[in-house]
Amino acid sequence: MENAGDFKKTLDPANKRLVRRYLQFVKPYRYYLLAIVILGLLQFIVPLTGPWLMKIMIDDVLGQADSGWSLGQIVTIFASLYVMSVIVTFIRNNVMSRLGSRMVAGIRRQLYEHIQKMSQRFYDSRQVGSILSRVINDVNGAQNLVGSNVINVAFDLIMVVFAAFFLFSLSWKLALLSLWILPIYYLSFTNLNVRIRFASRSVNRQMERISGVLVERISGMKIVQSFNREQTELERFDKQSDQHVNHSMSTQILSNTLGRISQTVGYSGTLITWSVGGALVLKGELSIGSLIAFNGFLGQLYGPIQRFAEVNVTIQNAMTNIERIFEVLDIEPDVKNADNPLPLPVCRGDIRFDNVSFTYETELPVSKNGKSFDPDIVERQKPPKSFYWIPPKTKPDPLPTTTESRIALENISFHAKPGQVIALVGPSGAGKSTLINFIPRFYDVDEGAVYLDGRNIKDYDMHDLRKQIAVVLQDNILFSGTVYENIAYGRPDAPVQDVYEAAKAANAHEFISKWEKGYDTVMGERGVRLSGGQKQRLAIARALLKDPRILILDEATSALDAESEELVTEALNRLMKNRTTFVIAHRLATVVRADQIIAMDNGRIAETGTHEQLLRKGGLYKELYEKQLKAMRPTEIKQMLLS
Ligand SMILES: Nc1ncnc2c1ncn2[C@@H]1O[C@H](COP(=O)(O)OP(=O)(O)OP(=O)(O)O)[C@@H](O)[C@H]1O
Repeated sequence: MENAGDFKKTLDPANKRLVRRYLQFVKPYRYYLLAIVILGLLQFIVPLTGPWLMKIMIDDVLGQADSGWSLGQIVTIFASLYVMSVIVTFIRNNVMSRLGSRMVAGIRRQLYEHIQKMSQRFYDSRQVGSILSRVINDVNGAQNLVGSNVINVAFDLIMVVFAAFFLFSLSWKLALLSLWILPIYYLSFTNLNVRIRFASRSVNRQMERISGVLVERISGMKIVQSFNREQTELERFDKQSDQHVNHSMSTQILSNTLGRISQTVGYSGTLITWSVGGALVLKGELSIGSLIAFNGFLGQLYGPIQRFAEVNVTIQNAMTNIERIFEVLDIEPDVKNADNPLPLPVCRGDIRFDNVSFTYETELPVSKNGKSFDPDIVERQKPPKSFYWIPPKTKPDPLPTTTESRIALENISFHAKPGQVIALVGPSGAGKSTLINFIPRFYDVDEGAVYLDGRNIKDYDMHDLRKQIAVVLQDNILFSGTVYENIAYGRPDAPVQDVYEAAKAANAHEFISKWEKGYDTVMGERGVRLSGGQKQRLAIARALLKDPRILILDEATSALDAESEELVTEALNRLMKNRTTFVIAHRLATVVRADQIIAMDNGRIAETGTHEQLLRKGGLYKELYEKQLKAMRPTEIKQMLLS
């Protein structure tokens, strides 16, 4: 996730700007915020009036000066204020929770929407867990910025101003004496804060690595178990967790240091107040009530400062989370609609590749200073060793990466006419799967162009284009949900009869009907409870229901037994009828009957033609054909010739 490329695209994440962008998420809920502010102001009444009431009680009521106040009146005012405070706090906390939850849901939605727009390039260089970490962990962290403690910081600041005003109005000399140590706190804050932010970035980056490995290993648990690698995996996890603990401890120690500095500053202020203020009382220059009120306001000045020091780590963490959310939101999808995309209600399915070349570019993390690199671990990011008089603006330090390029296709040109079957053959790694990726625009070509019905494929509205295409892959992903929902995934509002017809044509209806719950049978994650052949046929039914003009098939045969293969083949043949079909062909029967065979080798087209033409040529295709023929059983050859 932490590619230099991503960071390059990051807008200036200086704090002010970050907060401003963050406020855009809060904007739809501004009335909640207004309610929080109004209720917060009401909450102020108790701490602001408390010390004054205390002064009246001590100097006037208990000191028996004749001021007209009775003990009963003072206690009643106190009681009313307390009741109001409890009710207001209850309502305010609820509004604040609602604001936080709503906003987080909004950010998460925006992030998910953005990730859905990304091309395969984005997914190539990222682990699923690492993407999840942004959508789950970072969004959760960002919620803390509207959490009660943090919103209260703003109110605390107002409180500090009021408290300072009252302190100076009670005794400006004492106020100056008690507050002169505040700059020490300020400078500790500016210098420790930047370090907390850096450490916090490392915490989140390490969590992303943990999440990446964890999701990968949990999905591949069968492999972990079958190779007895549980202990090794646990050790890797421990190593990652230990590093996470180290980074977290750094933030905690720094934050704790700031907290204790603010505590010491607060204690010093109180000590000065009692010693100097006490002397003033003894000299008769200050009343006891004023000293107590002064001390009360001093508490209300240092209290927020201390609270801020404690909550600061949460703020810094949340800011880092927000930085990381914007890093993803700022990545422009590289495959997107043209400015004025052409609608494509129907197409003929005429596809032409013109001199297409493509290179995979993968960004890989590397070590700094050529040190040996451990991909599981994020090294601590340290700020420059400087002294800061004002809080510095910092950007996340990009982790070093290197770009690995691999040329996958070079100068590919061919023409597929509407309704033709194009078989792609060639050795492993020749570029067959890469080639078909450009038709639904999973990637865009680097050089050359792909034309559909005579227009560059990039000119069409992507949504319309993808409506015309169905993809059936070897390892078809079915989502959790019912069998019916899976077949109707591309057309959820299709008439029930159409769904059944698609299943029948895909040779799936029979086995579905045998199940107790039929089409309402719920499938597990990735359809794990289905056999390879059943999954394949459901995927074919899903494609058939879509009724696409263009079909992309990666034939699966290896995992199927003879009976399933026959059923799948039959279903595929029905699916291919009257559509332009690109098939990565593994079965000779498909290849032999294809209208055009493209034999690929090492990213280039070695030869094209029909079966007979290519056999006559005696090149790569003939070699592949003979190799496959030799590997076939006589019964298979017979079946192929008959089909
Ligand atoms: N996402 C990717 N990132 C980087 N390189 C890739 C990626 N996908 C494929 N490649 C590389 O591109 C080349 C072509 O791969 P491709 O999957 O298109 O081959 P193929 O002919 O479909 O192979 P097979 O028949 O084994 O599936 C290979 O060298 C492969 O390593």
